[in-house]
Amino acid sequence: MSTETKCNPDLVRERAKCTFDVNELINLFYGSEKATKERRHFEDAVLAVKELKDAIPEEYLSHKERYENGVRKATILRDVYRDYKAKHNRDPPPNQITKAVIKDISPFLLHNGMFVPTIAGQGTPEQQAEWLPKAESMQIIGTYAQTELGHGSFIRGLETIATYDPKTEEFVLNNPTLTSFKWWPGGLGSTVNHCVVVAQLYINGKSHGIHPFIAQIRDLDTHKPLPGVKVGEIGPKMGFQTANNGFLGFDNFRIPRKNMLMKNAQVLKDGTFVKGINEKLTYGTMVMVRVGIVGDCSFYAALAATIAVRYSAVRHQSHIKASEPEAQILDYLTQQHKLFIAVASSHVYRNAYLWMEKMYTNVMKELSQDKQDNLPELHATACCLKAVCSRDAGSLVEECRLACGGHGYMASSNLPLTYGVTIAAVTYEGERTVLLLQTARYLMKAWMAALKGKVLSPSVSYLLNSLKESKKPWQNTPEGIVKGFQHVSFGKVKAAYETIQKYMKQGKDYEDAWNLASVQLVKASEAHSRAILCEVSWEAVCSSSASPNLSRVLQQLAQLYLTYWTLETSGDLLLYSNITKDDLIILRDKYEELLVAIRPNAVGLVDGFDLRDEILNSTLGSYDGRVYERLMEEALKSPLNQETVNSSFHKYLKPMMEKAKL
Ligand SMILES: CCCCC/C=C\C/C=C\C/C=C\CC/C=C/C(=O)SCCNC(=O)CCNC(=O)[C@H](O)C(C)(C)COP(=O)(O)OP(=O)(O)OC[C@H]1O[C@@H](n2cnc3c(N)ncnc32)[C@H](O)[C@@H]1OP(=O)(O)O
Ligand SMILES: Cc1cc2nc3c(=O)[nH]c(=O)nc-3n(C[C@H](O)[C@H](O)[C@H](O)COP(=O)(O)OP(=O)(O)OC[C@H]3O[C@@H](n4cnc5c(N)ncnc54)[C@H](O)[C@@H]3O)c2cc1C
Repeated sequence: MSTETKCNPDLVRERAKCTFDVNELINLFYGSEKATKERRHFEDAVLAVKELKDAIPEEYLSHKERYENGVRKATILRDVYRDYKAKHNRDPPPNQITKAVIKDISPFLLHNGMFVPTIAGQGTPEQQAEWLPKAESMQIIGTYAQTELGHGSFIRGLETIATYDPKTEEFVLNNPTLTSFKWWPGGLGSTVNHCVVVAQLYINGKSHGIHPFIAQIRDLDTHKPLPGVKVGEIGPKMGFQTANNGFLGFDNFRIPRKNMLMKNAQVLKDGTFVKGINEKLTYGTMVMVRVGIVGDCSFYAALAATIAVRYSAVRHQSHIKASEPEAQILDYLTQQHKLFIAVASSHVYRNAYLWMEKMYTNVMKELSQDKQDNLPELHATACCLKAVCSRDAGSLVEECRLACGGHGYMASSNLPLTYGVTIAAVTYEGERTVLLLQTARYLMKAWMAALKGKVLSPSVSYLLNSLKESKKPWQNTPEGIVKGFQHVSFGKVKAAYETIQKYMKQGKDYEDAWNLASVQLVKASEAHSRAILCEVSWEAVCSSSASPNLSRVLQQLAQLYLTYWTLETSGDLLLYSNITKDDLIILRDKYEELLVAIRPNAVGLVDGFDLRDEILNSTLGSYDGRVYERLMEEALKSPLNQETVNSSFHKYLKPMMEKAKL
């Protein structure tokens, strides 16, 4: 981090006011002092590479140049990772330094994030031995090609076909229709030479559902598409410009039998199909990434909050009192209302991610012992937390952008790009509504089990407690609020279930009744997610090892999250819990007191995310607060400012003006 010598005086004052040790917060957030040290050390190593610095902002490059620059930097970055591993004999620590280098999305994201994990998770030991060393060392580059033009959500409806030919012991890949073309996979456009292709398996004319296959699609020397492969890039998007998303179609393209990833289901030489223990294990990579996305949401909320809070400390506009100088905009309670929830939410998502990661690791361990009991709970929880956190994080980033006024609209604030990237997660890896409906299936089953008095999995056991406790009076404490959210979820689950029953009694079949109740089902899943987020984050804060000074502030943040959502969803609480109007008025006052209490620590709290200027990549959010200087410096980099008179003056403006004189 920069020193304080050249710092904006407002930020210096803000930092002097902080009531806790920022380094303690950093170490707590990232796990330990050692983890902080290692992460910073690695970031230093990356930032020391001169070739990774951009000469001009990426926004001035063409689509093609931007991609090429992204690939260039991704390969250099990959060398830094490799060298670190060789020197330290372990992977670099978790970090977000790619954001300082690639800025948008790396063309290797899908290689590292899904191609390699799918081989590791879906391949037999022999398949792992064949492909993992090559993929991990980047001798081959891959992606995860599942979504098609016609189908993304409903993957059983995918149309890419893999037909087994027992004579040659090969699969023949075909994309028989336009809608069957793969569409979206990152890196597919012009980067990768391999992919995991998810296709419908046919043996002797019989369908056996979707399975993952490894296909080499480009020549390793020339990078030309292999015969029978049609591949290209899908064009500009709202964000993800350097992710290199692509399309792909096969025409009688043959791959050997061993290229079907066979950890779960298998196809024997003679064409015998051997079912796996659970066909949904084929969806395993998606579950892993959904868990990771909850962690990403914490990062994006932290990034936007850091930019907007620092900017709001530096920016002065209007007066609170006519007799006093113009106020820092951070002193307006409305500004605090916009920003502090982003700071609090980042902590909530972080704790939820760590909790989910534990659940994921446990279930993977159990699956390795052929125990599947907890897989449905993992799937249901990953679906709803990914859905709710990504949408909330997108809204928080946008609120931070709006809170920066006009300057938040500048690309150089990095908030527009951050919004584009954050909001993409609402759709990718499972569209929000679709995932919430998956959780709703689980909730309906849990509800039926609760009615029968059965023991429920930990994440839904509150349904049983709520059945017993629904008459207890409301308590205006954090624990009471957590219970309140559980009552809301309980009430919505029950109402959705009863709505389905009502339609069925009217003669509808279950599927139609489900569709008619689906708005309620989605809301039940959202309420379930909120209950989990509140419970997990409050428990994490209560059990944290923080010093009293830090603990006080972390509790304020967690309470802010609880009261914010109580007030946002007060209608639900009035419907489904025993909260009263008077309780809500007390909580409204409490919320405002929390904003005021957090205010002196606002800059300290965002410093506690420890995001370097290079990662923030923002004129508004840098550590030293030189906002106006940076805005001007960045504006001067515009190619339009590299010449006094642009040629369009002579070509168009002058002729127009002269014509106007005639
Ligand atoms: C921890 C470290 C993390 C590191 C990673 C971190 C960061 C990310 C890194 C990289 C990635 C970043 C960006 C990625 C870019 C984007 C990539 C993509 O988008 S890839 C494509 C993703 N596509 C989807 O997500 C498709 C969504 N659709 C589905 O998943 C399925 O179609 C759906 C909706 C689940 C339905 O499947 P279907 O087979 O039709 O099932 P049913 O609805 O009939 O349900 C049947 C039962 O199966 C259960 N089920 C479904 N899925 C699972 C699962 N994954 N696991 C376990 N069980 C599952 C379901 O609950 C039903 O059970 P019941 O019958 O109710 O008992
Ligand atoms: C930035 C980005 C990167 C991506 N990267 C990859 C990648 O690397 N590899 C890959 O394979 N894919 C990738 N995808 C594709 C992504 O996984 C799909 O877009 C996503 O799963 C949603 O599917 P869809 O586009 O078919 O949406 P649709 O399912 O068509 O959704 C459209 C609407 O229909 C509704 N809907 C659909 N089904 C139902 C239902 N059963 N009940 C109620 N409503 C429903 C949805 O709620 C939504 O409102 C990427 C997408 C994006 C945006």
